[in-house]
Amino acid sequence: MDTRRAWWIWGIAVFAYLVAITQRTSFGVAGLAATERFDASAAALSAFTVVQLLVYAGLQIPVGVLVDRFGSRFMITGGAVLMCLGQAQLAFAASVPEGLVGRLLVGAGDAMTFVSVMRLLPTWFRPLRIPLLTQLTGIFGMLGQILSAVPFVAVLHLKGWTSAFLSAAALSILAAVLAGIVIRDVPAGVVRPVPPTLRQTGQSLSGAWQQAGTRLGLWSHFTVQFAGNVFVLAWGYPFLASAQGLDPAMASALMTLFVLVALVCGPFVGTFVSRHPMRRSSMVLLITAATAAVWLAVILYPGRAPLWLLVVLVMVLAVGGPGSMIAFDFARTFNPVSRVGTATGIVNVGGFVSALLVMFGIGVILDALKSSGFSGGNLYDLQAFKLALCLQFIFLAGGAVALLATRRQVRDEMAVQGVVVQPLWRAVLQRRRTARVEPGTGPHSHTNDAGDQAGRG
Ligand SMILES: NCCCC[C@H](N)C(=O)NCC(=O)O
Repeated sequence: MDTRRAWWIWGIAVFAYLVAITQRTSFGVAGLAATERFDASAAALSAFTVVQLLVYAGLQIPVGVLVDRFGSRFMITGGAVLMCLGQAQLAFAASVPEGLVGRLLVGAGDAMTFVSVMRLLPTWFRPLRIPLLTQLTGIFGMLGQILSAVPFVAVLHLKGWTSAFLSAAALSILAAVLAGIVIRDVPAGVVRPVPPTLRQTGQSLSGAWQQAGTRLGLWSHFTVQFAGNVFVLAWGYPFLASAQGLDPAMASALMTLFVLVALVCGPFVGTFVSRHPMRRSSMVLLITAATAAVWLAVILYPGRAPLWLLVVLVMVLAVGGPGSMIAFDFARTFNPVSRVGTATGIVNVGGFVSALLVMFGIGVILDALKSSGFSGGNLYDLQAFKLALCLQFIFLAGGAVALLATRRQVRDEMAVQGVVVQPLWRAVLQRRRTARVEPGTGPHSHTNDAGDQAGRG
């Protein structure tokens, strides 16, 4: 474990994930060119994103099951091949249906990548390292967005549609070749487990689902990931530039700030999870509460919000990205290694389903408010936008309630195993009392660490 080979394998797997994110985000930055090429309406264009995300979310559980059966090498290589075919199809597509087939293939290949990368971690690294590596995987993956925003857009403008999408396809060939050559599912000398039968696969799926820790991961991902996704992938820019009236350069700067904050926060969240594994769900709830509070402040602010408040909004939303990676830590630590892929797939459905529903719901509400006359003919009217964004509170509150209920189940199961979980406030009080009674031994004393450990989940 933690050998030089492990680092190479992780490096190439992360490269394949980065390339997957480049492919995922490449269509979004080619919106104007796509409108011209396909002579498509806004609705037809949004179908490309919806198809891709639906395929991605729908394949998470099958992919989780398949990665436990066939291993990460096969899945990451296969995913890269599918994305290459999808981008090549899009490069030559001349109509919306032809283009949709390309995006469908990209969504399928993308779906195979992240879960398979996560599946490698418990095999190749020591448990204490994994929370930080999970965060770093997310961070390096995000850089794929920069590849589509800068070099891909440059090729698109200089050489045109076909060359740009063929270049993207070529990147996936590179990822497939490297993954095939470098990635190994198990260390040398370790015998690969016999592939499970169909019946055993079914048992593993139901076992992963019945494990309350997996569902705690699912609800954590559902609750904490969508607000950032909705902001970055759909409504953030129009909200800032149109409804809040920011200069387009300032709106773009805030979107860049989002990426920077997510990059900087990842290692802190990873280190927190390594040091306080018993306080992961409290961290998720804290980020959820902060998200709700900052949106409430922006929405209740009379008229347009001041710039400082929008900066705070963007920073809080950005923390949701690293926060959502905590969910995969639940999948890993509450399941045996043989079904970590399946459990990770289940968890990963959460955030993408909530993001899709909220993105779509906000669009429907904005349309309805416009056609009812509420927006005064302006789709991005400030009051209408504020009303539509309130949909997020339903998902934040519903997710938090489900998360608390699942955490209760996890803690009850742990109590049966003799681990009594203390609420956070009681652990903090106990730590303070101990610090007062034994000055100098306080925050670092064993008693306090034990008190902290008593709150797993
Ligand atoms: N540093 C932010 C990364 C967020 C990643 C996100 N939580 C996630 O679920 N990713 C899955 C994927 O396929 O990208």
